[in-house]
Amino acid sequence: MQPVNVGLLGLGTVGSGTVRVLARNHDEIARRAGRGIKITHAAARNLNDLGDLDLRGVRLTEDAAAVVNDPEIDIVVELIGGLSPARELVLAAIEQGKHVVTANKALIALHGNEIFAKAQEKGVMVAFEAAVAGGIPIIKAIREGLAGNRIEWLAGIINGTGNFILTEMRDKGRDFADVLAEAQSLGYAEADPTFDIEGIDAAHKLTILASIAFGVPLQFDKVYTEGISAISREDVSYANALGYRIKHLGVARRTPAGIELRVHPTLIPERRLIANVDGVLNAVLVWGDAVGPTLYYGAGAGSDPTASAVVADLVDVVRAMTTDPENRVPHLAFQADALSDIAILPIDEVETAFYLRLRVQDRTGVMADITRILADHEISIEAIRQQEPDDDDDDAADVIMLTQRVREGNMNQAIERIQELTSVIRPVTRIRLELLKQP
Ligand SMILES: NC(=O)C1=CN([C@@H]2O[C@H](COP(=O)(O)OP(=O)(O)OC[C@H]3O[C@@H](n4cnc5c(N)ncnc54)[C@H](O)[C@@H]3O)[C@@H](O)[C@H]2O)C=CC1
Ligand SMILES: N[C@@H](CC=O)C(=O)O
Ligand code: NA
Repeated sequence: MQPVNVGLLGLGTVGSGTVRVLARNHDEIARRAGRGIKITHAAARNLNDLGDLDLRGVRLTEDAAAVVNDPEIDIVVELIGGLSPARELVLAAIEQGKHVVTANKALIALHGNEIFAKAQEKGVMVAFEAAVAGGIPIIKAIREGLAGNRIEWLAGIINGTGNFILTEMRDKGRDFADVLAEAQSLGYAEADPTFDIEGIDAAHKLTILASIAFGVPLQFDKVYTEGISAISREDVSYANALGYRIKHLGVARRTPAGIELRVHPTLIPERRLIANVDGVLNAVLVWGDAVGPTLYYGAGAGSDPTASAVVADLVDVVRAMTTDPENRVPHLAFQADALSDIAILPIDEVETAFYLRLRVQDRTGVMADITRILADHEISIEAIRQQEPDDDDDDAADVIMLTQRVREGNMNQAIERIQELTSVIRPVTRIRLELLKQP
């Protein structure tokens, strides 16, 4: 049988990995797919800067649209990133009846509803395993492996760059900027690294995970998003002393009132497996009503690991290209006409436990004032500690508190009042805390 012709858009970190993995494992891949998979055309902006990448037999161009429009191409692999021209190129490929594989989570999170509707109309597949947690086959696991479950919640470390930065800062005391530069040179970071640092990339991925877990449309604008830029060394060390690790988590949870969708730094008990996922590794914990907790772990970014997911999608697409479109796995796991309109909860309505750090004047009565305010807002204290501040301020103390679960709106009101106390001399630091143990 003739090989399937692939047009590759982008020859950067993921594109070059895809070329290498397809070449290295060509025979095994063909035995799995039932046909060879051949990159016949590729587009990139940097054709003079492709190093030693072996592109013999590949027609190269700087014009991505020419690849999409070439009648020889059966599958378009979009590894350019960003929204434009990626969206236009993907829609043009679909319009021409070509299947698409992409690693572009921003594109899927923001334009996936439009893209999948068009793909369904044209009877083509759009595969996006590499878009979430790099090489971990998390899309396949949730969409197919857990299809018998009602998924109650999931929580994941889903940005490799951010986890790499937090790990290096904690273990080696390295500077934020220095570790970020290394993550960029290793090809982990997004073209705009604020996407990694400010939680936007994780929010893109959480949008996709929530959609396939709960059968809701993609709703990126409803994700509450906080990044890692405000995490301080003091908080990391106080959290460690209390038996917790600070990780940047994406959390999606069903509640009777609606769905929680949030990404933010989170204290997790250090005994949890996911608390010990370090470096560029990602992990996603998914709780299904039948299966209970399941954990998926592996490289969340990088050239070959991400290419592993791109190539797996290519194999899936090749296997299913000749099947009736109605019988394929739905893009968002649930049939397109069976998506639900459950509300996404505003962050004020979300309940979590909290870690609080307060810099206070070291005098009697201060603690009584603070605990009274917390009690007024129905906030129960789980643990409390007083620490000498690192900066040798003799008249001040750091008070660290862990609270029980409370509505975020109550916590906001309490913090506002606490900050009005003259004895509280710096803004209160608050980090959410998740035990990650119950449905
Ligand atoms: N780097 C990683 O570890 C991961 C990246 N991704 C996603 O994969 C996609 C690609 O990321 P990287 O490979 O890291 O990016 P990159 O910046 O290393 O490569 C982008 C490639 O696209 C080409 N390009 C840019 N604009 C173009 C245009 N208009 N026409 C033709 N070619 C164009 C560039 O010349 C380059 O070859 C992004 O959507 C990213 O979010 C997903 C998972 C992991
Ligand atoms: N920039 C992303 C790349 C993979 O999705 C990350 O660091 O996780
Ligand atoms: Na993946």
